[in-house]
Amino acid sequence: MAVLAVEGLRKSYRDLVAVDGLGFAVREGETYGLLGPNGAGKSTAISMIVGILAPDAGSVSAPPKARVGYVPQEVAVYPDLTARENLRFFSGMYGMRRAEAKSRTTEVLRLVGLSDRADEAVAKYSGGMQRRLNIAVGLLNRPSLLVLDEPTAGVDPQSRNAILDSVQRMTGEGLAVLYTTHYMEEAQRLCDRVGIIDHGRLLAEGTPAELGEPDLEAAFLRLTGRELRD
Ligand SMILES: Nc1ncnc2c1ncn2[C@@H]1O[C@H](COP(=O)(O)OP(=O)(O)OP(=O)(O)O)[C@@H](O)[C@H]1O
Repeated sequence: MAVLAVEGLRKSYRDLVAVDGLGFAVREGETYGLLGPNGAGKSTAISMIVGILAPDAGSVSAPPKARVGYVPQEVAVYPDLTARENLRFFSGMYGMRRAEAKSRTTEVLRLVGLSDRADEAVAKYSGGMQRRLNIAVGLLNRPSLLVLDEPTAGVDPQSRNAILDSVQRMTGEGLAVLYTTHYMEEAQRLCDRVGIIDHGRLLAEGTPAELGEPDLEAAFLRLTGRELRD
C-alpha cells in the first residue's frame, strides 16, 4: 500500500520551473531514494511533500502531519541541552505522556546509536552525531513516513554507517522512507527503488538493479548527462 503518493507536482519560482509534473509513490516498508544533481528540484519537492511549501499544481497524498517525520538538512536541536533533554522537549511538543516520552526517548536513542552519549550537551557532538539526533527527533512520534533530506552529506563514516543501519532497521518494521542523497553507492545499498530527477522531472524509476547499467552512477550520467557529485 502507498504511504505517500505524489502526482503531477509543479512549482515555479518566477519563471524558473523547479518541479515540473513530478509523480511517484512510496510503499509501506519501502526506502525510496530521490536522486538528482544540484538544483534538480529535490528540496523543493520535499518541501511540498511535507507541507511547508504550497504546490502550484498537483497533489500529495501523505499521512497526517503528526505521522510524518521530516528531517531537514539543517540541524534543528538545542546545543545547550543534552540529547536526552532535547528529545524530552520535543516529546512534550508532541503531547506525549511522561512515561511514554521517557521510554520512546530511550528507544530512538538506541535506534540512532547514541545511547552511550545521551547525557552529553549536544554542543560537544560531532556534526554526524547531531544529524543522528535530528533523525531521532524525526522518529519520536512513531511516524509512518520518514523524510530525510541528504542525511549523510558531509558526515563522518561512523555516523554515516549508523544512519544507514538505523534506516534499514526501521523499514524492517514497516516505516516508509523517502530520502535524497548524492551518494550512489549508498542509494544502491539502501534503496528498494530510486527515482532519478533533473529539471524537476522524473527521468527514470526502478530498483537500483533495474536502472544500474553497469551501476547507478553510470545510469545517472547516461540519463542526466551529469555527474551526481558536486
Ligand atoms: N526560494 C527560491 N527562490 C528562487 N529559486 C529557487 C528557490 N529555491 C530553489 N530555487 C531554484 O529552484 C531549482 C531547484 O532547487 P532545489 O533546491 O529544489 O534543488 P535540489 O535538487 O534540492 O538541489 P540541491 O541538491 O542543491 O539541494 C534551482 O534552480 C534553485 O536555484
